Amino acid sequence: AAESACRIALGQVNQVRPKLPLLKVLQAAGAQGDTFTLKEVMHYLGQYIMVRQLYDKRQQHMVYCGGDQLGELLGLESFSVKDPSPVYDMLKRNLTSAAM
Ligand SMILES: C[C@@H](c1ccc(Cl)cc1)n1cnc(-c2ccccc2)c1-c1c(C(=O)NCCN2CCN(C3CCCCC3)CC2)[nH]c2cc(Cl)ccc12
Repeated sequence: AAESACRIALGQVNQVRPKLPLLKVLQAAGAQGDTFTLKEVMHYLGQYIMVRQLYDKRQQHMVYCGGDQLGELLGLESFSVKDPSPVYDMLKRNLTSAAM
């Protein structure tokens, strides 16, 4: 109880630890460290898509990730940002809780 209170006080809860292949993608987008909040993971994945120009310039909700590490992680050639389910499934496979 004391420890979890301490973690909450220190903002340690809701941290996640990406597995190595995902961590490499986040680091390519400028992420530092090895534990993040889910919000930070999403931010860095968005940055990664931007800097790697994986989104379609005309249909900006379409991401073409075939041939990129992101596509390997997702197991997809492309997806729409309007349907986040493939991304959440990938995160389930590639994130562990950093609580302990
Ligand atoms: C709602 C949110 C979202 C967030 C998560 C999910 Cl699973 C789907 C959707 N979202 C809406 N469009 C995007 C997006 C679209 C194209 C290129 C980059 C990002 C995002 C994504 C963000 C993000 O952090 N988004 C901040 C605001 N974005 C607006 C779009 N902006 C760009 C759109 C293309 C043209 C340049 C601006 C960048 C900032 N993180 C993501 C990570 C992934 Cl794996 C996929 C998509 C996104």
